[in-house]
Amino acid sequence: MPTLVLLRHGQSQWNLENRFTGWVDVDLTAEGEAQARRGGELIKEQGIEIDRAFTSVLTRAIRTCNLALDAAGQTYVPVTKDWHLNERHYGGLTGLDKAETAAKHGEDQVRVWRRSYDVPPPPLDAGGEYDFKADRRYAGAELPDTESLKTTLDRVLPFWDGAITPALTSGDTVLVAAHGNSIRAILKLLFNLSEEAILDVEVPTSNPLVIELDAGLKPVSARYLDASRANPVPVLVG
Ligand SMILES: O=C(O)[C@@H](CO)OP(=O)(O)O
Repeated sequence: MPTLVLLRHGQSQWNLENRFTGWVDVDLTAEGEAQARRGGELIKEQGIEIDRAFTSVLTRAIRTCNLALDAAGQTYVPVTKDWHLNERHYGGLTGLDKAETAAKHGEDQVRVWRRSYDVPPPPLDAGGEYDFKADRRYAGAELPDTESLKTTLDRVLPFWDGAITPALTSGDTVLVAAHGNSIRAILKLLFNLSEEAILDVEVPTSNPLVIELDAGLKPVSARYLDASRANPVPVLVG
């Protein structure tokens, strides 16, 4: 049975500082590293054998992937890194303090920017500190200057279809170590969630979400391995 393990990266420095992060390449905190190792230990305790891993090109997800595989005793697993699994691009909010932004624009507006399906934050100013166009990891890519969850899903989808689906279809157990919103995009797709339902889906840091799939890649079960930090798992619609 194809199995997908979704793993959000451990706590990052800007998770801790409560700043809009998106594509900024902040590292894990010591707590985030410990969370990543714990995620791997849980994978090991459950006897889950990963065949292929996929992660973004952002340090916090790559290191979470590596730390988790190490702790699971599966350092040798092949890992593919691709920017299509990056966090949602936070546009002009990138780097701002979330609480200060809520005080300035109101809690409701910030919730719309953070959790609505198709309302993107204001675009990033070109040429500023957080313009990633000159970053060689994105060479040749058509880069967004902001993303909603919908446009995040639009760019995750070709990678999902082109790289992850074939691995799952061949029966592999696949680890995807990614980000809160790239994982929410995958959950919306897999569980056929409505735009309203996805609003309330929060993915805890480094808590492996194990999803067993049928041959058509429809979820048949889903559970977080750390039950003490588990959020409600999505329920398949239709
Ligand atoms: O800042 C970010 O990039 C994301 C993930 O940490 O935050 P949120 O989606 O919770 O606003």
